[in-house]
Amino acid sequence: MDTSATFSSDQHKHELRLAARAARKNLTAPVRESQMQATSAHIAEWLRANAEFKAFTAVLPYSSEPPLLPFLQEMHAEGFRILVPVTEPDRRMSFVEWTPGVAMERSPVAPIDEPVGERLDFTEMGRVDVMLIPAQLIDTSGGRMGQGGGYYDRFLEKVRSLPSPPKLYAVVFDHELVAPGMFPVEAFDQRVDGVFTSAGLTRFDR
Ligand SMILES: Nc1nc2c(c(=O)[nH]1)N(C=O)[C@@H](CNc1ccc(C(=O)N[C@@H](CCC(=O)O)C(=O)O)cc1)CN2
Ligand SMILES: Nc1ncnc2c1ncn2[C@@H]1O[C@H](COP(=O)(O)OP(=O)(O)OP(=O)(O)O)[C@@H](O)[C@H]1O
Repeated sequence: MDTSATFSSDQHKHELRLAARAARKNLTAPVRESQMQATSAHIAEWLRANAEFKAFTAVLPYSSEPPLLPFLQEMHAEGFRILVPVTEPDRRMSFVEWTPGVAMERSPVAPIDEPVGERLDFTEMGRVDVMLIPAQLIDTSGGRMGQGGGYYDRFLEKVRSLPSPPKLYAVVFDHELVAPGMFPVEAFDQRVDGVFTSAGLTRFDR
């Protein structure tokens, strides 16, 4: 087996991830806030119009991730059920219901506080309207570059096997929606169905 291609792709992706992280950190606070206020309004509008289960997944932002906590609080107040990931061994994850007051515990593998509660597997995704998926970059064919752990790739593979999977929509800053070819998309990479930015929802043909 020729492993050199794999290595160079890994190396390339590592460098792209560092660059994407640096670009995120360089956004000023007003830009971060105003983009995510606009983005949040689009997601909220989509949920109010389309949610059958009134349930969705999201992430609790850490570091320079999109600041969506006010949005999550607002949706919770409107009666939406919100599930967030909890890291499990072997780069797997399950989901736990998040409420504003829930007890939190630091993940053993990531600098992320996660809610304590019943751990739900991928079958629970049959009862959510949309998974809001974190990403560093999304291309306009739905390719996704995440944090590099493969957590979402593993999970989404199973979610897609459900009889009626939820919508899979990423949430990124505006400059993180890029043309195809800007980062490598591999066989195991799960594409998303669309992406929310401050411009609204962009859906990808599949
Ligand atoms: N908010 C949020 N929660 C999430 C994700 C995410 O992208 N965002 N994940 C999406 O998959 C999963 C966890 N992702 C992880 C992210 C970072 C590391 C980690 O090891 N971080 C170290 C080292 C980073 C590095 O090696 O470059 C660190 O940040 O110090 C582990 C898991 C589930 N929960
Ligand atoms: N379905 C899968 N089963 C087993 N391993 C997988 C699967 N999907 C991805 N991987 C492995 O996970 C590693 C990381 O994948 P990738 O670089 O695409 O992560 P990512 O999507 O950016 O990360 P994340 O989903 O955690 O944000 C890869 O080396 C890949 O081999």
